[in-house]
Amino acid sequence: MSERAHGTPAVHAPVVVAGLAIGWANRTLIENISFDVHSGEIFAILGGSGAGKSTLLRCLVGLDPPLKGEIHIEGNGPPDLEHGLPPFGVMFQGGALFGSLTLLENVKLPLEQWTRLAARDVEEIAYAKLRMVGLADAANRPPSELSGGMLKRAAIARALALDPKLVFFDEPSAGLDPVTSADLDDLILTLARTTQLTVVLVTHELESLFRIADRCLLLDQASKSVRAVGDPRALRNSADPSVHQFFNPGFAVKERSWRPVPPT
Ligand SMILES: Nc1ncnc2c1ncn2[C@@H]1O[C@H](COP(=O)(O)OP(=O)(O)OP(=O)(O)O)[C@@H](O)[C@H]1O
Repeated sequence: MSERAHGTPAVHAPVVVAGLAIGWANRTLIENISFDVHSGEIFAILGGSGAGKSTLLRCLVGLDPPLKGEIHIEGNGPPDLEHGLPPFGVMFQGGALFGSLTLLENVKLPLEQWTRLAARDVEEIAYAKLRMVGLADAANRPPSELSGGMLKRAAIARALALDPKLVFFDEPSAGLDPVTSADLDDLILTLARTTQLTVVLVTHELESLFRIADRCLLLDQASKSVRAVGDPRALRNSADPSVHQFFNPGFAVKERSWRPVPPT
C-alpha cells in the first residue's frame, strides 16, 4: 500500500522506498513496499516474527541488496557503505559495542574513523554524546559493567556521534524491562523532537509504538505485502480485521474473559 498513492508528498523525504521486494535468493518475503519517511518523524517498521522487519532495515542501510525496487536515502540512491561516510547512524539489536573498549572509546570510534578532528575535539564530542544520553559518569567503564538499558543508551550515543539527521534502530527496547524500555522511549522521543532527528526503527513492542511512533508500516508474512501504513493510533481502529487484531492483540481474550459463566 503506497502512501504516495494516497497523495503524500515525497519531495526531499529522508527515506523514499518505491516498489521494493525483499527476501533471500529464491524466497521473496515482502513485495511492493512503497513508503516515505518524513523529516523529523519517528517511523516504525512492524510485523510478526519472521515477517522481514530486520531484512527491510538491512536493505535500507545498505547491508543487503533488495530483490527489486528503489531506495533513496537523503535524496541519493541506496547507501554505498564501501565508499564514504553513510548519511545516517545505525543501532543494531545487541548494541554492538566493543567489549574491550570503554564507553567513551566506543563513541569516539566513528569520529576517529570518519573525521580529521584533533584528539581533544574527538574526546569532547564523545563526552557530549554520552552526556546527552545520561552516561557521562560511566564514560570510562567497559560495556561489561553496564545494565541493558545503559548499553542501549551508549549504542545510541555512538550512532549519533557524527550528528546524523537520520538514524535506524533495530529493536531498541528488546530485552529491557518495562520501566527501562519506557525510559529509552523517552530518550528517543526527546532526541527526535529536540534535534529534528528522523528515526526509523524496528519494534514489536506495541506500548513503545503507541508512545513514540508518528507513523508505522505493517509487514504481513502471509500475504507477502505491506498490510498498512499510517498513524498507529488510527490503525488501532482499522476496519481490516487482521490490522485491527495486530494493534489490539488482547481484544479477543478480554472479550472472552468477562463473558458471564453459564449457570450449571
Ligand atoms: N541471511 C539470511 N539468509 C536467508 N534467510 C534469512 C537470512 N536472514 C534472515 N532470513 C530469513 O528471513 C526471514 C525474515 O527474517 P527477519 O529477521 O527479517 O524477520 P523479522 O521480522 O525481523 O523477525 P523477528 O521479529 O523474529 O526478528 C526469516 O524467515 C529468516 O529466517
